[in-house]
Amino acid sequence: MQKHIAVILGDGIGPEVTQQSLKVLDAVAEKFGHEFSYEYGLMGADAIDKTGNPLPDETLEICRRSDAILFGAIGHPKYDNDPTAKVRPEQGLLRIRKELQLYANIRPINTYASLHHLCPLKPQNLEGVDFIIFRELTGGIYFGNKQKAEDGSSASDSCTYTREEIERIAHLAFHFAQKPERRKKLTLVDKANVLETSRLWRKVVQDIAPQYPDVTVDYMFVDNAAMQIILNPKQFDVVLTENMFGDIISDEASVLSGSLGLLPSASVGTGTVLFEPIHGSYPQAAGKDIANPIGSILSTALMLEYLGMNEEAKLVRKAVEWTLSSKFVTKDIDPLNYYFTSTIGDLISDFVADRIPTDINQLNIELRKSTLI
Ligand SMILES: NC(=O)c1ccc[n+]([C@@H]2O[C@H](COP(=O)([O-])OP(=O)(O)OC[C@H]3O[C@@H](n4cnc5c(N)ncnc54)[C@H](O)[C@@H]3O)[C@@H](O)[C@H]2O)c1
Ligand SMILES: CC(C)[C@H](C(=O)O)[C@@H](O)C(=O)O
Ligand SMILES: [Mg+2]
Repeated sequence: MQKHIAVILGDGIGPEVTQQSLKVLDAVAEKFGHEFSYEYGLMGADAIDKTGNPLPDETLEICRRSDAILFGAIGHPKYDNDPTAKVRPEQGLLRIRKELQLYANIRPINTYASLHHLCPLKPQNLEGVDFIIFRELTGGIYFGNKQKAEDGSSASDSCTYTREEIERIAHLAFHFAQKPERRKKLTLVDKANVLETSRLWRKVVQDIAPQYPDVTVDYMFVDNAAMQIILNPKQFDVVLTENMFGDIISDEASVLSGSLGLLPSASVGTGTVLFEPIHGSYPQAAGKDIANPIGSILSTALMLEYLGMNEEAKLVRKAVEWTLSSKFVTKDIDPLNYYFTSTIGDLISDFVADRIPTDINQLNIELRKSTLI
């Protein structure tokens, strides 16, 4: 198969983690006889520095003519620490989501036996945790009217949802809950005891639920959900929620996996689909070759599935699991004995391309040791 991929490296650790995904894609191409071509687009602080615009039109054009989009991360401390900045890297990310109508961000939450010790929860509460968050991505408070008093004495962000915006992602989540491998349970996370928009979410979900009689629907207030994710994460199967709640509870849920650097996502809508790790640009690690590339690599596995390459995706996931269980891990997983980002990318792509020697002691890789955490 031939596929054309738009690549947006972005800022901070975005480029270094995405480079590992590209190595993995090249290994997949080698092993399965595919051809991937890449076209690079600018976004975020990098794009502001080079063009003055956090999302140049050219990037959108590149994305629209691609089969899929692979994105790293955006964000830079010089904007984070300047609340008065008018142009910000995050505007690029929000605009690409809106322009490409990427209305659902799908974030799977898995745990790995070899990483249970990283989570403050007891291992028995982590075994079998497997849920998926459907986060609405183009509406809500992120995109509502924003105002600031001229004298700086007050500000407001408004939260709006239309029935249609809720329906389209709710149908996606219900369909997903019906899949044979799912447990046919959908939990709507909202704040319907306070917010009018949340009451609309409940009403819409109640209205369409009868179309999915095999799916049990459960409603949970977001404050309780934040607690239940830690208390009893196994209860969740498919979680449906609005934009900001989904952003927050998915970072929280990454604690169950062991690191924010492990979590992938797919942003889907009406056109080209975008694949992105859920983490940000982690500026403290930029250029140090220490960030975990697995969130990006597992996003690439989701992309392969979306492109109809299921066997390929399965092999990438197997390679990831092999590195984790063999203790080939980055600093976030083991601060004392760790490997570089680029080494993990090499190992995962070598595994995919059958280049790992039977005796792993023959691997010529550098283990970093640190006495400092
Ligand atoms: N999708 C995106 O591009 C995206 C997402 C979140 C934040 N951001 C931006 O990123 C910048 C930094 O934000 P932040 O510090 O709140 O969030 P962040 O996700 O960049 O980092 C938070 C913490 O998570 C850990 N972490 C994140 N990614 C990791 C990885 N790959 N490997 C190992 N550890 C990892 C680190 O401990 C880090 O300090 C900001 O400018 C923010 O706006 C962008
Ligand atoms: C950077 C920011 C705009 C973004 C969001 O809040 O959606 C990020 O946190 C994410 O999860 O992709
Ligand atoms: Mg986020």
